[in-house]
Amino acid sequence: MFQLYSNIAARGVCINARNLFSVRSPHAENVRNLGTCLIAQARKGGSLTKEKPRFPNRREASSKKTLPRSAPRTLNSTQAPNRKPVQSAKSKGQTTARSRKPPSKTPAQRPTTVGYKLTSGTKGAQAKSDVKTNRVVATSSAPRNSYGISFAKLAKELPPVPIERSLVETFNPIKEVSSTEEKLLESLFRKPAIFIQSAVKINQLQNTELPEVAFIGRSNVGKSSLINALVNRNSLVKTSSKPGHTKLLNFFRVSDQLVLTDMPGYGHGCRDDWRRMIWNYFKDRSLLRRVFLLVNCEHSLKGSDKELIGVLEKLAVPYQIILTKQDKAKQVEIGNTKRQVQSYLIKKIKTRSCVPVLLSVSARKKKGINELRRCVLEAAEIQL
Ligand SMILES: Nc1nc2c(ncn2[C@@H]2O[C@H](COP(=O)(O)OP(=O)(O)OP(=O)(O)O)[C@@H](O)[C@H]2O)c(=O)[nH]1
Ligand SMILES: [Mg+2]
Repeated sequence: MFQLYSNIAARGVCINARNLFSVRSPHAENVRNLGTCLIAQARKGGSLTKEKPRFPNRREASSKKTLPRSAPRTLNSTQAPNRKPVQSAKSKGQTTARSRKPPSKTPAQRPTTVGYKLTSGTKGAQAKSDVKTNRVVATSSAPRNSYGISFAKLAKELPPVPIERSLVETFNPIKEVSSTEEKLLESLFRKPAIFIQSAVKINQLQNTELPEVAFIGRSNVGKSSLINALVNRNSLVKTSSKPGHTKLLNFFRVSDQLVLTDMPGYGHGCRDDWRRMIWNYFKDRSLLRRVFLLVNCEHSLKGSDKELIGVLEKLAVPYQIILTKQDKAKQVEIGNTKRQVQSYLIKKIKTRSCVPVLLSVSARKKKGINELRRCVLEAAEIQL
């Protein structure tokens, strides 16, 4: 009977140990040692708890290339996490193994073996292209926030671009759209708007030779809905109540005169490769005339919006802030957000690149759309 139990135990341990081997976790080396020890114990038929498994000591561990600490070192400089070197426990005055543990991260942030593989071997977003439709379909295999590249970090890669424009001192009042202007604007934007392409990389972009304006903002702020409202269509651009729906750069041609770019959102759930794609587009796209930075009326400027403003200022890309979803906010709330945004831009960052007209719009109720159309045409230098 004892023999039977020990055989069953040995098999169970073998299977579990084999499963453990297949896990390519950062602690695979330790797990492998533990597994080998358990199998040996089980095969002998002895107690599984008698002999302690031997873990490599710190010196051995650091000399082994399979251990996690050496893994980030294999990344190239642009993908490196830019983490601070790990402080030794001694210098911190802590000696226990537990104290050396890095702070716990959310599952999305935790580096996985997939994360290592992708970041060390693949650049840019993961995507496959559909030849027939010219659409690029994003795949979800890339890790989220693999190493937390922020716009601020990307901005450090580049020396500041000299900006000749003078400091913005005050924001301009919004001019009413006259009825004749309204008709002209509506007729121009009613002409067929068509999807041109989706892209991940700047070198995949077609040279349309048309002026381009881009729409960016945090996930779910209403970028895609606003493009639909501008071109008077309901489903030219796909929208969703789930944040992170737009994953690629999507280009739409309007009345053969200009191109609108729908961009992926940043903020919560934004992936590093998206940030790099956004950054590269702003840095290298010469057809880009203005970036419309969308901010939710109710939330005002968040940290990630401020980071992006820093990037646009540094790259000297003209941008204009648009407050969205005005139908959801009270007038007082909209007024407060406007004041906060204006004072941040004028006093705090002393903007030069910001176009000093602060619109609030509602894609759902079609409010402020003609004013925005006028700004788009002005940016593209198109006369009515
Ligand atoms: N109340 C209201 N809801 C809006 C408005 N604009 C968009 N929405 C809603 O907000 C949600 C997100 O809209 P999207 O246009 O997909 O937002 P997005 O910024 O493109 O989002 P991502 O592509 O995920 O970054 C959808 O459920 C829209 O219906 C608006 O003006 N008012
Ligand atoms: Mg979208």
